[in-house]
Amino acid sequence: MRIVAKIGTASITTDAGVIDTAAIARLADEVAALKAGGHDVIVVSSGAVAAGLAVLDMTQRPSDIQTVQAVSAVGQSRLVEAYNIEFARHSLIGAQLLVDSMDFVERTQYLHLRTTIDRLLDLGCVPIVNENDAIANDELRYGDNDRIAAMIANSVNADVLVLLTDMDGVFTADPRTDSTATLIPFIRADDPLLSISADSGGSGRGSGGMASKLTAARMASWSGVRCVIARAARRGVLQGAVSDELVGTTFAPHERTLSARKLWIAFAAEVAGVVQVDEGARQALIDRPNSLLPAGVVAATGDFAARDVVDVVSADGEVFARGIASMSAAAVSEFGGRRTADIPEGYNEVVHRDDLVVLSLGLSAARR
Ligand SMILES: Nc1ncnc2c1ncn2[C@@H]1O[C@H](COP(=O)(O)OP(=O)(O)O)[C@@H](O)[C@H]1O
Ligand SMILES: N[C@@H](CCC(=O)OP(=O)(O)O)C(=O)O
Repeated sequence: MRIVAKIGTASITTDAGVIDTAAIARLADEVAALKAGGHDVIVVSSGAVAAGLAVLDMTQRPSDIQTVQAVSAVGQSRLVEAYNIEFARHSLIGAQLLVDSMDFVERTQYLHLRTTIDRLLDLGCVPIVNENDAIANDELRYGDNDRIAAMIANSVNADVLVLLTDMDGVFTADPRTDSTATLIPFIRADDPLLSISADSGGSGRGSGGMASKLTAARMASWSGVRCVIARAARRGVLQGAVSDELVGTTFAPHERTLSARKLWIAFAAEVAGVVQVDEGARQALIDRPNSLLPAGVVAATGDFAARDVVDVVSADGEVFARGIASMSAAAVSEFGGRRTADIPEGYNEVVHRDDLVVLSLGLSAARR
């Protein structure tokens, strides 16, 4: 089997915010056991920023993004070094891969990423993936590794995605603030998730909270990948997840799947604006794969640029699709409602059909 195991900052650092080598050692032991059983394992690890803060004697995460990016560069190499030391005890070879969100959208990069991971697995290595925090464009960053892990699971056709955190799984509400919260052992592919209270706050060290894990689990589901959210410190957690034991919260895979590109669009971290369309356009997009043309557009809101992700809403305000805009909000406002013949070249489509996901699949329920 192919397993993608993501470990969050909260589980890989001590309360003092320093890299917890014991946690990495435990994970390495689990990875080694799976490798010995003939499985492929890809680790997605957070912790670069936390590791950098400790080295630089910073007690708090800086508020400006440039410093955070610089700190991540200090921490990333040390993080991977810690993995290499623990993997070496098992004669395993770690391999660092730094990715950003566009790597899942630009086809050439996407194929390179997939091929390199495949080749590393062929060579018997353990890929250790993190977001390329030091370089990633602030506007385009995922900012959380939960989504990145889900995209990796999609791209390598993983059998299971395990999101390792500091809780036993998904509870009905955050157990830190609600003592009556109970663990949810199993979530079906089409459960709406609406009854779960999960926000982006959490341990204070991680960045995504449970909300981003629920999104990642939904992304895995739409990739045909089973997802397990479980406690990193639980003994045998990866083996349990592989054997389909209930070691935390298990999300069933969906029968229908989306391509990596459409998955990224549907669950994009940032939605920059809204394009409202008339009923004829809504019907055309729902009926079959069509591009959204200016003729059907009623209004554009939000200051989005070409290549930003936008929600597409019907006349009554329902979000029914999401896509990458081919032109800016200003251009959509200028050309919206006009027929193709009256529009200058290059402005014929507001969203190309390859860049459009119709959300009547129930995806909207999984929004952040
Ligand atoms: N419904 C919920 N069930 C479990 N944990 C939740 C829930 N809602 C919020 N949380 C919080 O999410 C935190 C885990 O997210 P985070 O701190 O980002 O960890 P990680 O570093 O593992 O990504 C938990 O510590 C918990 O406080
Ligand atoms: N890429 C960042 C971590 C971002 C992130 O997703 O954190 P977390 O929510 O703890 O998994 C880092 O290495 O510090």
